[in-house]
Amino acid sequence: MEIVKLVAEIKTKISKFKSEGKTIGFVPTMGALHEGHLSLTDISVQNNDITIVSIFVNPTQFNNPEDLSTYPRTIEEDLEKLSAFKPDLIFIPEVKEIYPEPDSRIFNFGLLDQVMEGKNRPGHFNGVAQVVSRLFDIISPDNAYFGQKDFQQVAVIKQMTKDLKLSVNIVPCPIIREKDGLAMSSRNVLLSEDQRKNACKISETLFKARNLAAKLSVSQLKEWVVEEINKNIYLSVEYFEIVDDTSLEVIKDWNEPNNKVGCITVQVGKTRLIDNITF
Ligand SMILES: Nc1ncnc2c1ncn2[C@@H]1O[C@H](COP(=O)(O)OP(=O)(O)OP(=O)(O)O)[C@@H](O)[C@H]1O
Ligand SMILES: CC(C)(CO)[C@@H](O)C(=O)[O-]
Ligand code: BAL
Repeated sequence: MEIVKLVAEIKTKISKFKSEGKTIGFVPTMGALHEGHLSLTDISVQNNDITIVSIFVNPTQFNNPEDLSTYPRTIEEDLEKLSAFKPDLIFIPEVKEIYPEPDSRIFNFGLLDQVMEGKNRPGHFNGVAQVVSRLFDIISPDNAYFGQKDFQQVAVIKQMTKDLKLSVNIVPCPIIREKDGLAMSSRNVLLSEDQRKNACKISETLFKARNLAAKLSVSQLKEWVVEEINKNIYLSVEYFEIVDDTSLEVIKDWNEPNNKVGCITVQVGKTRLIDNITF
């Protein structure tokens, strides 16, 4: 496992791998690694000749400066955790390596960027698309691995890949959860002990909602989820939407023939947590 900080250096290494006909798997992260990130790394290592993990806290995707300044950074522990999975290269660039000039590109993702996280974090997905397209350009991966926890992000990145006619295969990977059901997230370490204890109510409610779907209409179920979570004094629902898993159009009736996913964001003190469940 080798650490690379410079774009020019990683490009040289990648050219060599490509000339040897090796397949490249890529796992982009913002660090503060947990078992969710490690599962993506593991899947990449199993399915590619070479695995590259990037650790880069991308400033352009943070719409809230306090969120950027408090984002956890644990690089030594991250490297220790990664070493057990034997990825080949860890790419840890400085901001000026990725953005030698400011990126002024504006992507148009239509509805994909106008609902849920897109609506509540203006500019967030544009920043994600800026950094992921730059990383794809540097790394030219055959396969890139993304967690389903960030469900909307996967939809946006698939669309970006299509729009830019990139040949990378986007591989969505299952949500890894803590023992009590809470979706793993780098931001979980920002929770107080009480907030952490109560945060499992989010996934608990989503799992119950899946069972209630046969008995309640879509709008009744949405109301139930919001009320149930908001009963807990530590939790405040920002939105809960049930959407088509590809177009992200809001579902009004269970009889609609699409694959449905319920996406939620909950404010826990100052920390926003996201989760989702398929119906
Ligand atoms: N619990 C999880 N299970 C599976 N994949 C995950 C999980 N958490 C994060 N990932 C994935 O890891 C990749 C890197 O995510 P990132 O570094 O933003 O971590 P994060 O835990 O999602 O952070 P945060 O939730 O604080 O934004 C993304 O593709 C993300 O979807
Ligand atoms: C894909 C990503 C690494 C881009 O900064 C980030 O949005 C994330 O960690 O999900
Ligand atoms: N995991 C998505 C990155 C972010 O919250 O900015």
